[in-house]
Amino acid sequence: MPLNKEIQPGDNDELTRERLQATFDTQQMAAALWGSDLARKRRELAKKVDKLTVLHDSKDMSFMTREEKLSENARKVVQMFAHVADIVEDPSDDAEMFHLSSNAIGHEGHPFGVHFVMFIPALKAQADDEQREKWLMPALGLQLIGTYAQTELGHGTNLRALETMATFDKATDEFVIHTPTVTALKWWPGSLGKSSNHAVVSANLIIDGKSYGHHNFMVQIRDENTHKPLKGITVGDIGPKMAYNASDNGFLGFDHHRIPRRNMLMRHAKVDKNGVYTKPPHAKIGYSAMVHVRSVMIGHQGMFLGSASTIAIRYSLVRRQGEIKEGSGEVKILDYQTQQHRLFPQLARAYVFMFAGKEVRELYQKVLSDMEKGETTLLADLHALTSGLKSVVTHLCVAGMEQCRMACGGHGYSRASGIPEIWGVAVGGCTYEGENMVMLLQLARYLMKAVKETKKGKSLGRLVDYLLLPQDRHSLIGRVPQGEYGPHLAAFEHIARRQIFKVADELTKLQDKGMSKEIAWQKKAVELQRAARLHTRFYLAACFHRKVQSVVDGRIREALADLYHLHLNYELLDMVNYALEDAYLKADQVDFIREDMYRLLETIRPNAISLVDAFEFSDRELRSVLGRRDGHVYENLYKWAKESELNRADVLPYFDKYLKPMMLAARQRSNI
Ligand SMILES: CCCCC/C=C\C/C=C\C/C=C\C/C=C\C/C=C\CC/C=C/C(=O)SCCNC(=O)CCNC(=O)[C@H](O)C(C)(C)COP(=O)(O)OP(=O)(O)OC[C@H]1O[C@@H](n2cnc3c(N)ncnc32)[C@H](O)[C@@H]1OP(=O)(O)O
Ligand SMILES: Cc1cc2nc3c(=O)[nH]c(=O)nc-3n(C[C@H](O)[C@H](O)[C@H](O)COP(=O)(O)OP(=O)(O)OC[C@H]3O[C@@H](n4cnc5c(N)ncnc54)[C@H](O)[C@@H]3O)c2cc1C
Repeated sequence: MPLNKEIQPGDNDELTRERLQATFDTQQMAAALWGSDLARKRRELAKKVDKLTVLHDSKDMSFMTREEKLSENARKVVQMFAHVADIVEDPSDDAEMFHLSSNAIGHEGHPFGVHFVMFIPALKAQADDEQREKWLMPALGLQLIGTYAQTELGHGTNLRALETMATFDKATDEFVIHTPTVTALKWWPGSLGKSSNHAVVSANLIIDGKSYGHHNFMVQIRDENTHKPLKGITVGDIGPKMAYNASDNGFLGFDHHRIPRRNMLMRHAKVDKNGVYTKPPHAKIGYSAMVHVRSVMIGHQGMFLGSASTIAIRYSLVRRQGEIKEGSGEVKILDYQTQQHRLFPQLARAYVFMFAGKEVRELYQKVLSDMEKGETTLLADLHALTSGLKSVVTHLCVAGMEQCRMACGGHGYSRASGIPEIWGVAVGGCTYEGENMVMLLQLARYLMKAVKETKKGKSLGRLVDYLLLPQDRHSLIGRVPQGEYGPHLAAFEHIARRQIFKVADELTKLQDKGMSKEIAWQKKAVELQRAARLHTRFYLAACFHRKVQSVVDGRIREALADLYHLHLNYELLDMVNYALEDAYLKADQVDFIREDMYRLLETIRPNAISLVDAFEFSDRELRSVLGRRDGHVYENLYKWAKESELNRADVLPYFDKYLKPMMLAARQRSNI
């Protein structure tokens, strides 16, 4: 039995030969990536979806209008829930459900796009027991469709400036929800425009003329039967986007719309019938749905990059172009060092982002169960970690996916490659759930606080313990026996620590000169976000290290270690300027890192296809002609192109309408 379990009869011979070179069992690697239980569930789930034709795309989404896309994905999501009990083992398991949705529906969106990701998590974390009974149960039972309406046309990042008002009317025991200006219109919420009938709405709580800041309210927006907007509510779709166009991201306005007082989510903050307000145990506890999405995004973005890497690496083993040795025939493009250097670091990133995604979800679950008991100590750590990871991971993912697209040459630009859509969805992640730069600055705030604690000899939290350690002056890279990578990881730590202390000192100096804290912060904002990035990249490298150490199987550990070492070298070179600034690294050490990276590209090359096969993305999930498991790319590209709506007739009406008259007139003029 070959170690690569993706080999099947009828596959492209080239890919089979590549797969036979695997040094590890791909199913065991899948278990390392997903966890053994989820890996098994994914495999079984994909087989079941294959058999259920009602869950299959009726045609390629690239050839559909937006309305067709919305309708197609509404059809599939309904079928998916109708069959869910036969397909998944545990419908309450988000990870399993995400894989089902990924196989059956894809990533362009669907009517429940925000329902499961934000609406339900907001209810779980912020609704009290009675409210959970009233809304959470029906929401889980699909009796209603919800979204999360926070962002406004004029305000997204700065939540303190949100304008939507929720004014308490003691006489009727109601809140009056109102949109005072055009900039106060809710704008962007997923599935709001045409699909949802309920929304968790962020609005300023006003009692007796006093504002208590924004809180979350449950608002029914459409009639349950007619689906018409309720009186006092204006709602619609915001129009086409870069990608994600099967989602009806929407706008929403309120004209003195009344809701019962008990529609404010009251697990933590409360308003009683006399208008007495009770503060939550933590000012930002109402932000929990955002933290939830940030935590799930890390692993999902890793999967997006993993998908793009799979497509580009498989295609690079089918595509032949040019010769390395004259006369010996065209080579597979993956045999070029430049192609390996373009793709393998992206593959390594996809692996580590998935590992980090798992770690961060574990921390999220811990904080969630603490919050249930009113305990919020770890909230700040989780906020800092998710803010940094969300920003760095989305940024590196889209940069990496762009490399994957370019590595596929012209065919990468075609929607047949599948990369444009996943790229478009992934790049949205740089903006939603907190614009990346803003979130990096949130982490920087935490790091600056951590420096203050360090100066008192204390640590602010486990994630910043390393700030207490002394700085080494010189790196040991290349000065220790070959194969030891401890000094590489130490270099990440050194670079991060140095930048964090450097910017902290600079802030102090500016303030010592009389500058206000806020202006000093502005003067150093770019350096601060750099500190946040370097801290996060150190976290990622350390996470990769922890993962490799934890693997028991020798063959898996060895293959993962190759990726890890490549990651260390590649990422260090990407930020080498920081290590050169204080002569921590010398030129010969940088050369050493480069040479070792080139060596690793060659080491990884025979395992390349098996490393992407180990993700076990089904063809249905990848939705890519270039990334097909069987490697039969060309005949299927031709088949795909023939599906284009432009090929429905040899001559399209615009020819007779515009081009023919123009050419006839031109001919007549030339005959005169
Ligand atoms: C069918 C079944 C399917 C199942 C599917 C399962 C899963 C799918 C999951 C994902 C899908 C994958 C692909 C998706 C594709 C498409 C997209 C799908 C969904 C996207 C949905 C998107 C939703 C949104 O975007 S919702 C809107 C998000 N908005 C934001 O993020 C706004 C950003 N702004 C802020 O967060 C804040 O304003 C701010 C910048 C943090 C500042 O807040 P502010 O109140 O002004 O505080 P400050 O004064 O700055 O800080 C005070 C103090 O508080 C601390 N702080 C801030 N926030 C938090 C927090 N969250 N927790 C803890 N502490 C916090 C801050 O650090 C500061 O602390 P200090 O004083 O000690 O320094
Ligand atoms: C695909 C998608 C799905 C979405 N889904 C939802 C949803 O379901 N529900 C919902 O409520 N919202 C949703 N959003 C909205 C999203 O959360 C916001 O777009 C996001 O929070 C960024 O806010 P903004 O658009 O106001 O950007 P802005 O804040 O206007 O950012 C513009 C620029 O200003 C900079 N900037 C802003 N503030 C600062 C600062 N303090 N310091 C330094 N620079 C700053 C940013 O870095 C950025 O470069 C979605 C958005 C997208 C793209």
